[in-house]
Amino acid sequence: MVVARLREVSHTIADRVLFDRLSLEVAAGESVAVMGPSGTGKTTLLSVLLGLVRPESGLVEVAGRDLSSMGASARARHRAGHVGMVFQFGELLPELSAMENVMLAAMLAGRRRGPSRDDARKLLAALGIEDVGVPAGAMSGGERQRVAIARAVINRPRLVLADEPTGALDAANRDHVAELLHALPRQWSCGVVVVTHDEKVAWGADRVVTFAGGRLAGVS
Ligand SMILES: Nc1ncnc2c1ncn2[C@@H]1O[C@H](COP(=O)(O)OP(=O)(O)OP(=O)(O)O)[C@@H](O)[C@H]1O
Repeated sequence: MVVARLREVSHTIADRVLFDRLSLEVAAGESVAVMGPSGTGKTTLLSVLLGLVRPESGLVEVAGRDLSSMGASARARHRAGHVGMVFQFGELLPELSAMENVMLAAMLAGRRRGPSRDDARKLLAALGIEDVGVPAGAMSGGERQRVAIARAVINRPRLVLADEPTGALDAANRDHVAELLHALPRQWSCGVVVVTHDEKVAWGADRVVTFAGGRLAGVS
């Protein structure tokens, strides 16, 4: 089952052709690493999949819905329910605990507090976060990224996106976080797209694609 489909997507930013009939399909159960030089459009690609950037032309389908046919609030609801996102620095709310950060994502997706709390606790424990009451701001970079992964999957998304998720970590934490991300498709039957400059992170993915002339080409 395809969970994200970009077909013939073209987009120009500030007179620069960023995407030129770019196509990509991501299936449930696979992780895809996106690589390419700085400024080629990797983060913009994630913004398109999030429904935050509307490309000039082409089809963008996420979790079975054509994003171009949806208004902003419908896209936001769809995103909250079906897409999880992991950023470079965790981007958690620092005053909130690990548990509260994860719960917030569940509440924003309209889920009930009780069952979400149980889910969040199990998920955090599985990711090695036992003390769920610690404020995110007091956690290490590696711990924050593991909480960010829990937050990204709490609503059982079809698609998880990660933008340089290991860019701020040391080698041991990088390897651990990359392993956890690449394991998500098997655990949750979702698709994962990881933007990374780090070949070691990319190698763990099922597939690597790289930007070339506004399109994505497979790397073997
Ligand atoms: N809102 C915007 N307004 C103007 N230019 C933008 C905007 N968003 C992105 N760009 C430009 O589009 C290009 C692609 O940006 P993007 O962040 O997607 O690249 P990237 O491949 O993720 O780069 P990096 O690897 O450095 O993070 C860059 O030249 C950037 O300056």
